[in-house]
Amino acid sequence: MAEIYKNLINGEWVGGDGVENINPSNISEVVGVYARGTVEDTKQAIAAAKAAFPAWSRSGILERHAILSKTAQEILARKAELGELLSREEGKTLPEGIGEVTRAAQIFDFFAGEVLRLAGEVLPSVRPGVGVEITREPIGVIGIITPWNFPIAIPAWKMAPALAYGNTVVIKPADLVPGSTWAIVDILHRAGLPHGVVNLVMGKGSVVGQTMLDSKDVNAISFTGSVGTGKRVATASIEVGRKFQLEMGGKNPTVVLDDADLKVAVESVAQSAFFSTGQRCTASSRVIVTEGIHDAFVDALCERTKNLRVGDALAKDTEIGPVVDPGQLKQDMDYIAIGQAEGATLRVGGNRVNAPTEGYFLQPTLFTEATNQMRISREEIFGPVASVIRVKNYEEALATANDTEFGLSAGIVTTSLKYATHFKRNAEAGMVMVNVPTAGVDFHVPFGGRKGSSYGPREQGKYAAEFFTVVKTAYTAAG
Ligand SMILES: NC(=O)C1=CN([C@@H]2O[C@H](COP(=O)(O)OP(=O)(O)OC[C@H]3O[C@@H](n4cnc5c(N)ncnc54)[C@H](OP(=O)(O)O)[C@@H]3O)[C@@H](O)[C@H]2O)C=CC1
Ligand SMILES: O=C(O)CCC(=O)C(=O)O
Repeated sequence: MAEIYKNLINGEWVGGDGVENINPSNISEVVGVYARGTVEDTKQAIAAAKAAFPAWSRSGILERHAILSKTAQEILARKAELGELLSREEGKTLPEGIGEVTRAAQIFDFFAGEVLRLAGEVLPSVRPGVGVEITREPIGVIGIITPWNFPIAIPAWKMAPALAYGNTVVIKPADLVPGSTWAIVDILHRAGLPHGVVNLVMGKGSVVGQTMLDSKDVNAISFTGSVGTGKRVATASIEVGRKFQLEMGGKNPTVVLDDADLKVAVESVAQSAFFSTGQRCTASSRVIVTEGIHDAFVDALCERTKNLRVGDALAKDTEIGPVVDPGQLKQDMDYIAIGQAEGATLRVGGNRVNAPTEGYFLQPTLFTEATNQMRISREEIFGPVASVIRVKNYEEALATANDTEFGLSAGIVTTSLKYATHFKRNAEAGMVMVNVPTAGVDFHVPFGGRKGSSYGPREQGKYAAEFFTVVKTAYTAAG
């Protein structure tokens, strides 16, 4: 019987039955067997986090700094091993996996620093002799629910600020990819976190996640995933009056203008649309191209797309790894069929790829002559599928880019300062990219979107304090 990676509840590794974590590049390979938490496990984890909160919230900043810093160092030192684990469980290429692990280390390092930069404000009151202090305090127990597509970076960018600001945590990673989160929780535990400060409950959203949503003792929930589950988190949280933060889908546009550098445009779109197998909420799946450059751009992008090497995530020359699982593969294939039925032209891809091992490999797929009204232009596909929409000029491009219910990231490729500046001001998105891909963000600056993509304060960088703390205003009469 294989070793079972257990749940961490109140500082103890617990759990009996496990579920196999399967490699999407080779479905006969089991990455590991991970415990599946129950309702009771989740309740115990929440109770442990609640009990640990008073002491942790008052712990010294040097203790918190040291634990987060030690965690960052170990993650970085093990980036090759953890990157391989990530690529085996999720299907990102090895450089992408190692890059994501490095990002997780940088995030812990950043928030180790933030612990030492905690500050408030002191103001005079309108009443003479009275002083006003404004401070930030931790909230309590934070429930963290994460998706499968960034198995280490997203847990890191939610856990690190939660802990830095003095909260305790119950984390539930996606059932599909528990391994990377297990690894960082193990590192945090060994770095010296007191019992109960971080609790890991792996398992199903409908069981573990739902128990977190239903609990009055979870004081805030930070969620990334689908729009449907995000709405559940919102409804349940309003019911119990808790704070919540949602990062959900995207339908991110990249505008390519006549004056664009063709090479920059092709590389930027290929990366945004297809790298990480298109499984990023920041991926660009709508490419909006003005008439003058349209044909040359499409020809060059088709060439680049055809030549992308799809294969085993760990193989040296692979550029695009497999789709994460059969459910996501079906969703991608269904949208490819929908695009064809809607009348878009399938220029590249559209089929599964045969490989030496059995995995969920899909050709990067490009539609042209799409319209912004088609379902492939309106709904998040979450795979290596993009479509090109032809427009007359910049004004039509901007209007098309903004004509979506989402608003996470938006890109433009242009050499015009005038259009770049106008786009930065007028794109209805939380993040705007000029001559760089829409996906692949920095770890030290705010992350988040507008409209249907996000709800609540931004994640990451010092802006994370907005969600993970609560503001207190104290008045003191000098006496
Ligand atoms: N914005 C983003 O970064 C992401 C967007 N998506 C979008 O969502 C689609 C579906 O992906 P999927 O993984 O199913 O997304 P989900 O929203 O279902 O999953 C995200 C997380 O929520 C959990 N969850 C599911 N149901 C509940 C519930 N009732 N209560 C609490 N937590 C719950 C999941 O658990 P479980 O382990 O059971 O899945 C997982 O941990 C994708 O095709 C894509 O379009 C997906 C991932 C990331
Ligand atoms: O593009 C990135 O770097 C981050 C994307 C992301 O967070 C997501 O897809 O959920």
